Amino acid sequence: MANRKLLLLPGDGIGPEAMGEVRHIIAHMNEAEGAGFEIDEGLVGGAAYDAHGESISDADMEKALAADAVLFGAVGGPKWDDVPYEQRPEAGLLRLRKDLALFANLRPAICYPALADSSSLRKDVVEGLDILILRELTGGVYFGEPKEIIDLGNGQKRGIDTQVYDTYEIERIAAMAFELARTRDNRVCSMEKRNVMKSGVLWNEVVTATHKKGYEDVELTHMLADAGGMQLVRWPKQFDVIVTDNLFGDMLSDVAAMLTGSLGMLPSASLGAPDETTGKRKALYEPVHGSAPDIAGTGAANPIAMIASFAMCMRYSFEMIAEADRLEAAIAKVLDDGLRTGDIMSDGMTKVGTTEMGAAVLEAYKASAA
Ligand SMILES: NC(=O)C1=CN([C@@H]2O[C@H](COP(=O)(O)OP(=O)(O)OC[C@H]3O[C@@H](n4cnc5c(N)ncnc54)[C@H](O)[C@@H]3O)[C@@H](O)[C@H]2O)C=CC1
Ligand SMILES: CC(C)CC(=O)C(=O)O
Ligand SMILES: [Mg+2]
Repeated sequence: MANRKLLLLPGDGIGPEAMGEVRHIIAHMNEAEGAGFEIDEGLVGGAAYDAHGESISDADMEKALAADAVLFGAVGGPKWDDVPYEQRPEAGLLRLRKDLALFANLRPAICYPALADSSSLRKDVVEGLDILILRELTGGVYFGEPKEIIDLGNGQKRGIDTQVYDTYEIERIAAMAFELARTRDNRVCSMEKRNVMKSGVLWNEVVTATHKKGYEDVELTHMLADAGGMQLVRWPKQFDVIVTDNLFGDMLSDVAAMLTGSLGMLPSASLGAPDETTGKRKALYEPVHGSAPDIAGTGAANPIAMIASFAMCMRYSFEMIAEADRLEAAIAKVLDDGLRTGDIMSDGMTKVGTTEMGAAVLEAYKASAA
């Protein structure tokens, strides 16, 4: 079986706890199914800062560049509130995204039938929900220059971030949105704020122009991003694929997370462009949630977002479609069986911690072997 090079970057807070459950699944797949995952490990975020004084070392960046895929936990926490801004834990994740050129962040929001009651929204609003938020990940205000705080010398300071997009950045994310839509319900809604932002005007123009270059079979609509947030909560099932920029995508996907019951449920895949010779994409898979310092160390974290991120990894990086389907079905099965971590707990269900949830998913995965 081909070696599949995976780099694990567990990070901080609940990151290592959730990653622990994926490790068990990988070990089982290697032993019982000959999956051939070759695991390497690295440090990122606060853990890397504590070890090397930087949020990711050059050596670990090299490992990430050499891997077929990176599995990332979460970074950050109050312990590192006072470290220099350039070395804050989140900078390690931003460097990974930029240096691996992971321009496309796929954030599916699927409401498992068993969780339709866990959302803060009415059951009929979320039941059967299956939408995909495609977030541009290497441009926009997270990376634009200048990005600084300047002293105005009159007792005032000025904080500056720059929202900037070039045509090619919008074209490639729009093309990916249309291609992904073709594998789903064939509809794309593009969100920006062209009413107040020049980058929004360009975004709208380029998405429209890209649509005309061979994607006219896909339905395209446009929505202002603030109205999009409102519509996501009002009637999310109107959407299929939402394509949007880095900042709006970050916010809208956290909103979408709550439609599914909890941030602890949402996986993501971050993909680069296909390599010109091998066709392979650089890729990093991570839960949408952060390091959850409020529950870190208590064993209460929901590992499903991390496990589902590994399922996306098998699907997009290794073409292990059957295994990805089985792992996602195993998640649905344990939820159907009534197992719940605290974040998705409801009346009459069985409350479990991180390790019990992870073990139950693994058992359900094993039981589904042909
Ligand atoms: N990709 C990453 O590594 C991200 C890191 N962060 C960082 O994480 C730290 C905490 O940020 P927050 O704004 O609190 O966001 P967060 O996502 O860590 O937590 C928000 C809320 O959701 C809950 N939650 C999140 N994931 C959960 C899970 N798997 N199971 C159960 N409950 C879960 C938390 O307990 C908390 O109440 C900050 O330092 C932030 O910068 C935030 C978002 C993404
Ligand atoms: C750099 C991250 C902490 C930003 C974020 O919230 C995310 O990507 O979800
Ligand atoms: Mg976020």
